[in-house]
Amino acid sequence: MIRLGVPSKGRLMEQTFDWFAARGVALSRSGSDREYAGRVQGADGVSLVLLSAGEIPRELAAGRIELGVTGTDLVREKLAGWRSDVAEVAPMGFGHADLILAVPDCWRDCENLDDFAAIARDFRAAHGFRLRIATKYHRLVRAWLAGHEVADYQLVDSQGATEGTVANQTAEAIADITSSGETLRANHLKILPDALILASQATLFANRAAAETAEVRAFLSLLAEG
Ligand SMILES: Nc1ncnc2c1ncn2[C@@H]1O[C@H](COP(=O)(O)OP(=O)(O)OP(=O)(O)O)[C@@H](O)[C@H]1O
Ligand SMILES: O=P(O)(O)OC[C@H]1O[C@H](OP(=O)(O)OP(=O)(O)O)[C@H](O)[C@@H]1O
Repeated sequence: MIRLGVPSKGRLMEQTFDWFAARGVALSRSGSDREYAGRVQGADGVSLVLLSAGEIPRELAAGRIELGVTGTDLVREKLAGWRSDVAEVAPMGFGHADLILAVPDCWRDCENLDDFAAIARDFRAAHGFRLRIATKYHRLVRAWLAGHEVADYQLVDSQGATEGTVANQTAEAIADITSSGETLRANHLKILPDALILASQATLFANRAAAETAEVRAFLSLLAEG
């Protein structure tokens, strides 16, 4: 049996259902809206597992699901060695979101990453602590800033409403995903144009070992023909 992990709610779930339907496989939630059980029609030997998008990377890596749909951002953030754990089967063309670095609108002298690095360098001397960046993407942000030689900062964990941390004075800058940009604008933040950390989209992933099995290959060919 192939276990296919799909986000359990919202637009990501609906667009995933549409993507499979366009390839001849009907996924649906069974029971009530609150029951996390599902059905698969149009393919044999596949069961639907409804999961939080954030848990799908871990379940794929552990081999508890053979296939899973989630954002590339979540796979890269949650799995240190994601390339050895999972295979990227197909980008799905929705769930586009950019992981970016943003600072207050009113920082007129901060227009790019070089300005940001200079501000971060001076910040500690002026304030007695390192400039704080609020994010839930710790691994991706650390790696990207290290690669761009920005070192004078600290990460502050924020698991939601990250754009509010600057007004709340728990951070000076944020690193979060954005799609329409509305949340940033509403919170008086601006993107540093040369600080795109990752362009993410919803993607079909396979557990690395399972990707090579006849069962999974047959299902993926069925989708490709669909
Ligand atoms: N505003 C957005 N526009 C497009 N994609 C988004 C947006 N917000 C989040 N995403 C993408 O959707 C995926 C799921 O995001 P997130 O972790 O917020 O899901 P969630 O459903 O809130 O998770 P959970 O079930 O754990 O609460 C991520 O890959 C993310 O990049
Ligand atoms: O650019 P926009 O279109 O405004 O979208 C960006 C927002 O969407 C996500 O939040 P989500 O709704 O997933 O809630 P969260 O705060 O719990 O992450 C993200 O964290 C931003 O806050």
